[in-house]
Amino acid sequence: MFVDQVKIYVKGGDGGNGMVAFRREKYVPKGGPAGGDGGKGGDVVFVVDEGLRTLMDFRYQRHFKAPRGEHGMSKNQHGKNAEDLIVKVPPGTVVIDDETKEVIADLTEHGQRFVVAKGGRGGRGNTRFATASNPAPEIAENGEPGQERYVTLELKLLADVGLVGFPSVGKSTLLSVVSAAKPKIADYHFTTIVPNLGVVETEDGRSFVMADLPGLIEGAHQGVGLGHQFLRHIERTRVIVHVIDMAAIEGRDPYEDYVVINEELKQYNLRLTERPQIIVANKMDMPHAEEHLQQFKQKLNEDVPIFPISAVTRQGIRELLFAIADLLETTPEFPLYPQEEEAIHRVVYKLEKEEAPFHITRDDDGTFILSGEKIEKLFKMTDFSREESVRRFARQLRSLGVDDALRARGAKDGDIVKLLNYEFEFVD
Ligand SMILES: Nc1nc2c(ncn2[C@@H]2O[C@H](COP(=O)(O)OP(=O)(O)OP(=O)(O)O)[C@@H](O)[C@H]2O)c(=O)[nH]1
Ligand SMILES: [Mg+2]
Repeated sequence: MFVDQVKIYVKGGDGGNGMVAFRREKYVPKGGPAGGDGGKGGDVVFVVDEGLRTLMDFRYQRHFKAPRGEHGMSKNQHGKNAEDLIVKVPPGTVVIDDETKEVIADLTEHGQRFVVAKGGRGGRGNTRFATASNPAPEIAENGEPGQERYVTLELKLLADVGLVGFPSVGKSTLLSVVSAAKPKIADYHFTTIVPNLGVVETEDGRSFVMADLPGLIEGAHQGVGLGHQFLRHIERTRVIVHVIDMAAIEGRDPYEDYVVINEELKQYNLRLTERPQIIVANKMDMPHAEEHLQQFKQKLNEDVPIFPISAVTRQGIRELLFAIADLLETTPEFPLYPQEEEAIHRVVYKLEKEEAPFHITRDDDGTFILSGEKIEKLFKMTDFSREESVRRFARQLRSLGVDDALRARGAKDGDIVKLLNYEFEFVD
């Protein structure tokens, strides 16, 4: 089975906890603080490996958790940072944040790296909390939780050339005679249900990758038929080969076919129309094909090269392949979607800058529910077994404005406030 889209869960390692410890040396009866910081949690990192061709491996493993940092130790020893978790992906993998649906990475080059989930920083040990007024603090932070998220990986085939057209016009037949690929061929619609790739070599030694796509029909861009889920595969091709059944075996008008398919491509993504096209007039071995071709040429008032061929008798194939190779040489790579690149910046910006401080909602029984990334993180980094840590947490909430906000929502002394799985009593 051809896997080209998969949803996975990634989590960076949590930071190690900071330590509360004091120096115990001979002749120093009450030593100063000596609790070390925790180590950083590992990142989950995608690395492009050109040896991979599919997302098949992700069928079996869908959870990726990087290890946590080591806890801080006494004598001011810093816990060890955890190793990153390296996950190999094939070239052409697009990473989409499952929540925002934004493209966060477009991985094409061998060796390219992308941190998909950051590990948390280590919690600070008590040494770091010492001040003139509190030289021996009994306070340490827990490690910062690692970032976690669901992402969808999409593999867009890295083909140079895409074959498009109505069903049964002969796309798979063409691919099968110009490459070693063995796509299924039959005289019913949608014989091809997943894209096939083939490496084509011209007689003068040039080569390129050609993708045979499932047939498109009118309305494909709106999700009618099989076509649209595969349209995204041609977003990366540099040249589009538009295959037309010139024998008009099914009674359609070849020129109408041409117009309808182009309209589909345009509706799906305007930028597809920037790709140069080559028209393949197929099935020229059939009766009336020549006649249809002449009519087609008369109606066509664009400057698009037409190659009459027969995929079955192989007539015209050689010239077609030369023309495709020539066109590839003069066609630059298309910069991938400027709007998506912009989205990448937006998301990165969001991750770094924008942590909603908190939200307050109410349960049916009147309990106040506190939530929000920032406040939950502070909570997880608090060591509730130490009174000083708890007091610090209370101060942090106050400075974030949580107390005021609760009061404004009508909270009174003794009301229950919930955060994650814990309940607190509101004290005014
Ligand atoms: N006479 C003739 N028949 C052809 C030619 N090319 C393809 N065919 C026939 O047309 C039918 C459809 O061919 P396919 O290659 O499966 O068509 P397709 O465009 O891949 O179709 P879908 O995968 O359904 O979109 C088959 O019966 C082929 O044998 C040709 O040049 N001449
Ligand atoms: Mg086919």
